[in-house]
Amino acid sequence: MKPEELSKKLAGEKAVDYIEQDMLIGLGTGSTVFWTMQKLAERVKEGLRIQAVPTSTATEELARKLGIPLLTLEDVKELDLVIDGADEISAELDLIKGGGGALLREKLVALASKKRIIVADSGKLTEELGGFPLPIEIVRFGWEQTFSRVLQLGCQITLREAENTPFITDNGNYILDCKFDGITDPVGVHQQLKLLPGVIETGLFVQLADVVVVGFPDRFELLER
Ligand SMILES: O=C[C@H](O)[C@H](O)[C@H](O)COP(=O)(O)O
Repeated sequence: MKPEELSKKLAGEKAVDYIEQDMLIGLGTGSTVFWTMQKLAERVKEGLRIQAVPTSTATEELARKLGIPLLTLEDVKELDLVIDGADEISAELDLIKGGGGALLREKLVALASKKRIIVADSGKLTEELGGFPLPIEIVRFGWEQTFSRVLQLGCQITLREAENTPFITDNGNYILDCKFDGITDPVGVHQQLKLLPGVIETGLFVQLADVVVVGFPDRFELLER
């Protein structure tokens, strides 16, 4: 296994230690949470009782395959914890998420959770957010108008594509990947974007991580807020 994958595996698996009997949990999306789910499925087979809200259809499908019991966000008032990945993590533990296009459901699940645990390889740590283009979810109707409005905030934008056609999220929307010249004020950037008609949600997760499990090829470190 490559060092980056080993790091993801270590971080992803470690986070399962936070899950206790009868918890209601959120399951994030991506290649690091993949490892969380593998380990969690082992624990479920050994007798751990949990129910999980998936943050994407991809996670839902994997959970079904692995035999992890599912429920929907509409079925619960609150989740005990969520385990999710990230594309960038600042020193303040603010995040950029949405590399896999799941940011809207991920944010809704994060906000419904009492504790938020992020799993990531050490390559995701950064001094300042913005090296990774910020994903924002927009409505398809009139998307070029929204594109132009976002452009005026001073970023370079790419409409995300998959196999040469626009990528469509689980919610039926488009994603704009917005490259800013560093994001020093994540709250300000998030608020400016949210004011624009057509923008549904941004991949900026500010103060939404309680613990970050950082994986290295041979160890993990815990960062806490
Ligand atoms: O939309 C996708 C999510 O925000 C992922 O959690 C994020 O992209 C990190 O994924 P990975 O663990 O594959 O790097």
